[in-house]
Amino acid sequence: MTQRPERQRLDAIRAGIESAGREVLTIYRRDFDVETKADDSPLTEADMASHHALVDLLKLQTPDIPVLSEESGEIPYETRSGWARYWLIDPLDGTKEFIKKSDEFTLNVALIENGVPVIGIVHAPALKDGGTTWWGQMGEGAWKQVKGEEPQFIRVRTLPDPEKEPWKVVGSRSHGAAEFEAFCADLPNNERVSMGSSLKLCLVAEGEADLYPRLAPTSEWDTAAAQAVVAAAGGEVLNAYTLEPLRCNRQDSLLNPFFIVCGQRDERWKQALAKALNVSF
Ligand SMILES: Nc1ncnc2c1ncn2[C@@H]1O[C@H](COP(=O)(O)O)[C@@H](OP(=O)(O)O)[C@H]1O
Ligand SMILES: [Mg+2]
Repeated sequence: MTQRPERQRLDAIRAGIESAGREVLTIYRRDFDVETKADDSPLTEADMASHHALVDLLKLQTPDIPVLSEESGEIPYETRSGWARYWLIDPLDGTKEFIKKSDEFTLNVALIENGVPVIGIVHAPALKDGGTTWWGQMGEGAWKQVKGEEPQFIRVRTLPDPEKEPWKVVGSRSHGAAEFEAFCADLPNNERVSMGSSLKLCLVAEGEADLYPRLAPTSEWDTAAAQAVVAAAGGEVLNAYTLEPLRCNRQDSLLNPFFIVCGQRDERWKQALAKALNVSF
């Protein structure tokens, strides 16, 4: 089996992702065409530029590790199921935010081992003049770096006493709003924040949010990189029906189940989730 890439190589991969982010930003700051994909979702030239840059980067740095990208076209489960280790990428997550120019879009690269995201890098090129990057590795920890500053070690926060401080719950700007509101209505005192893309998971990883319930569809590439960051920061990304951690590459479909991202499990949000989904734990 191939080796997990070492520290220096991971640093080079992170630098390469940030360089792909600069390409994306150049397109973001000028006019670009928007196409509609077969599944009705938008596609811009930035999605494809990032896809090519990231695939070339990973092929160069780790030629033996296969790469699966949102934009690479289907790779049959028959082939994928033989991969003990592979890169999973979403070249541009939050394409709708990119088109709306909200700055809340990300480049996402995850290393998956036997279905588990063990390394994740999430780069948001338009945030904070020059971009922000989050990364994490299982057993090592998680970091956030604003361009030009030192990396900061990040951890999830402990759920506060809602009598004293509201829970912070983060939701999508573009998907699943009604389900999100219904879930929040059943929680104790809480404050809601909207955010595009995988940045929602990064907010939980750095302790800026307590929960991210995703009661709407996503695919494995949308979540894998940020799931590795959340896990390395001490949190969890759980199947909303079973409370098992999300896993990748287990079947033909690459759709995720509905999920919840949390710093820690708590009976109070479990009750709200059970009611929202009409399940029992
Ligand atoms: N019906 C659907 N099926 C699968 N994924 C969906 C979907 N609707 C939205 N998504 C996913 O949700 C992501 C955006 O989430 P959010 O609204 O939280 O920013 C999209 O990422 P892309 O922008 O990479 O296409 C897309 O993959
Ligand atoms: Mg996506």
